[in-house]
Amino acid sequence: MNDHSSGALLGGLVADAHPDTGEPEPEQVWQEPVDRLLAGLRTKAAGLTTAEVQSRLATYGPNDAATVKRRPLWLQFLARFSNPLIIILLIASAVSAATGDVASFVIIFCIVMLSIIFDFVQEVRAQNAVEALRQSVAVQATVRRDGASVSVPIHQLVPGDIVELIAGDLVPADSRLLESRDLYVNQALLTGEPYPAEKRASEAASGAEDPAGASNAVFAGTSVISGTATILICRTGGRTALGHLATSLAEKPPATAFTVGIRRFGLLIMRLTVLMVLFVLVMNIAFARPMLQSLMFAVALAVGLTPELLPMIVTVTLARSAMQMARRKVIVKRLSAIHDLGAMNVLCTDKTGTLTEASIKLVRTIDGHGAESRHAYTYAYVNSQFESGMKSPLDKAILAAEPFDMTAFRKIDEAPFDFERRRVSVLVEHDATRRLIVKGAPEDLLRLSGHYQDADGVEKPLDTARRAAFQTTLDGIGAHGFRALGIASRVVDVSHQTAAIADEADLVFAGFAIFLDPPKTSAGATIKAMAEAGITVKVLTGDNEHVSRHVFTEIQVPVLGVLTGDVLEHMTEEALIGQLPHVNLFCRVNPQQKLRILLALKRLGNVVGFLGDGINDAPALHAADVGISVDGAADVARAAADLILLEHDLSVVREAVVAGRATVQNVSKYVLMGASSNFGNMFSMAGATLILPFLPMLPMLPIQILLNNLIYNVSEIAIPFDSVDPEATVAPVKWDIRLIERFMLVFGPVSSVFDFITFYALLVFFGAGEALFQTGWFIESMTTQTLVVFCIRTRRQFFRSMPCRFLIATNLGAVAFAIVLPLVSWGRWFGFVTPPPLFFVFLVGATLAYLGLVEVTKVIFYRFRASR
Ligand SMILES: Nc1ncnc2c1ncn2[C@@H]1O[C@H](COP(=O)(O)OP(=O)(O)OP(=O)(O)O)[C@@H](O)[C@H]1O
Ligand SMILES: [Mg+2]
Repeated sequence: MNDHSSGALLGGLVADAHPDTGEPEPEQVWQEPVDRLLAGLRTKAAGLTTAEVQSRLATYGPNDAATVKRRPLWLQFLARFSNPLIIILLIASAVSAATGDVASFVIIFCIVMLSIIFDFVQEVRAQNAVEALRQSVAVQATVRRDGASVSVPIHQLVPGDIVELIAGDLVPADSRLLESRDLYVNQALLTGEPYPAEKRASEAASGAEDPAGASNAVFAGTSVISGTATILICRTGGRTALGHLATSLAEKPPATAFTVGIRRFGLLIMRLTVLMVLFVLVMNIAFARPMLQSLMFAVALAVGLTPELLPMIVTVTLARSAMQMARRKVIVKRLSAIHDLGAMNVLCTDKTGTLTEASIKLVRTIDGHGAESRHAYTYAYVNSQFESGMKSPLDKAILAAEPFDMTAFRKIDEAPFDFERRRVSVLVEHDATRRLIVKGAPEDLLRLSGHYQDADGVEKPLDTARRAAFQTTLDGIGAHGFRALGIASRVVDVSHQTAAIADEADLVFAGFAIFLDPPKTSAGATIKAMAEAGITVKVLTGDNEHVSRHVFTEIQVPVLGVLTGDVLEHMTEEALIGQLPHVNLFCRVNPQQKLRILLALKRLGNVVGFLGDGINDAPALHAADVGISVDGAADVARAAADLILLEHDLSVVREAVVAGRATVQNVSKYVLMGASSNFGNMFSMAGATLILPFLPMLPMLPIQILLNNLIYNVSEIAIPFDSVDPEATVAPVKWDIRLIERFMLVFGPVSSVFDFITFYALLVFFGAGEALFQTGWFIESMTTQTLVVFCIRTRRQFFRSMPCRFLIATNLGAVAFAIVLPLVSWGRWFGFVTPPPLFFVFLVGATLAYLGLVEVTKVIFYRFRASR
């Protein structure tokens, strides 16, 4: 048999059997002829079938450059056993089982498993819930599958998919252009270049060395500024050019102050624990206690002292908060953004849709003198209709105003809109003449015009007097609260094929299109409410000063200071930073300037939020501490944001801020609890160890310590659900490690004092032997450790702030359990004995005294802090 011919015959089948050979090399994306690329990826213009997509997804994985793949659940579960404390504990208990004490092995094993499972389940559930929310706002792409155009989340795209792009879309993966029309993309993420780059479908690109230079290909992480395209997806996920960047730059969002604070706190406690445990171990050995028992004791102690629940509490609290926000129409994409939201003290926002209703209407089209102009309307309509960019609300308003027959007009080319020029030109042919029609920021069009057309279409020179008159007309429009676009045109030679930006000169001014964008009456009240909540609102708009000022007047917010893009352009960084506190309105700012203002605000030490929905807002959204966008926004804006509002309104942001602050406060409660009780316990253990030579026993058995820890943890799972005092959310909440350290140094010893009193009482009054001593301390430490949450959770007197019922239940439950266990028969398994009745009288007295002392200390502590 001839191997050669059968191989050729079976070529297709063989290729199918090895689906992973299809993805082209990076340079092939732009160098290979289209037919070869299509063949190599075994796809066609009609796209892939669902079955092909499934098998490719399995081969190439999801199209997700940045996110780290989540490990399978069972691995995540096993990872929890890598904790050295757990390992030592399990080994130590196994050794003790080997020496005959099987009961304690079983009990320790159960306790360890219980707390691991419990922690694991909580965290996985929280993560899943948050992931579902994120998916609900995932960016979608229009892709050809099974011969039809469907919308799928971009992480489900595979090499070989055929995708359609329009302005405002993100380029989902490294792709070759199959068709394109007036396509301009922003490649800033790859090249740092803020200006749009033109791309065109063509056969092999001439000599392009790198992705950014390839004019016939588009790359993940870039976005479409204007035009449309059909693309062939070639390389996805981590194998895109961006994917390489992302892995080297570690796309992970920078740690927030809060995350850093939590980590530092965890480390602090860990260090103290290690010291403590070593000390106890050495002491025990020095006093010639049995090795194994001493080791078990030390390890159990370490487990008890570690705030091992911290990560789970943080995740669960944030996830719960994200679910709550989702019910109030705010989707959280990045969980840690909730901290930033709680700490945010400056919010930058755009104007349209936030301060105005965003239901823009075209009111009139007039010439420079203010007379109704049919010409101007015709030009505006033709321009809006032919413009291939993302139709702005202004375009929509023009097209919705009055139907217009366009059959006589033919589009030749376009110089697309961008936010630096603020205008768009289309080159059209009509009655055998070619004309460039320009529409954009009116003051710029006036500047670019040398002639004007009156309402009858007669052309006249635009002299200085006329220019001034037209400017007065424009100012009048703005002062009455109307927005305006300028319209101008220029006749070009019939051989003229392309519309270039350089052609936008020596224009004939046709007039103004006047729009009404009614202010949102509620916006003023919300801005005031924000100010009362410690958040300064600043407006950053691409619109002009007249219009913006009018909106401020209408919503009754004072303009404190104005800065325009032109002025800003010539300002030094220092001058800008000096001005910032006095300015709350920035006009005619382009995307780069929005970003610059935002970074300057951050440099001043502010935690800055940015709310915006346009392509022009994306850079600032990305750089903000909290990027906020809305559901209908451009894909680039939604992708750059941390939060997505399902309802475009400032008041929604305000509610989310309060929720964010409450969340941070609840995490703080857990940390403060840990700071006081963990530190207190360390103190007590150290003390107990010091008096150990006189004690014929361990202060608590290892099993008892573990049990104590487990019950205590269970009592704390309700903290994420707790209510927060209203006064705790009136101002931005910042993470304050100094407060925590002080808290620890004050409240730790307070709790130890009562431990020592208990030791004394047990030894002297009750003449306790080993079992009674351990039982007594177990009960006392459980009771004080849990109940103190009611003092620590509020800065008010504890009875003036109502905890959530769940928290009351878990804490009282924990206390009841600790008291009942020694009374029932299976308490013996843990080495407990029934204490004498008088002990409970002592317990009640000591607990009340302890809580009272904590309350008094708390009042003094916060008063002292406030007075500084
Ligand atoms: N479709 C369009 N055609 C021509 N010019 C336009 C178009 N859209 C916007 N412009 C010009 O660009 C300027 C800036 O755009 P826009 O007002 O959308 O910026 P922005 O910063 O998003 O404003 P806002 O804060 O109101 O959202 C406009 O004021 C207008 O002069
Ligand atoms: Mg906008």
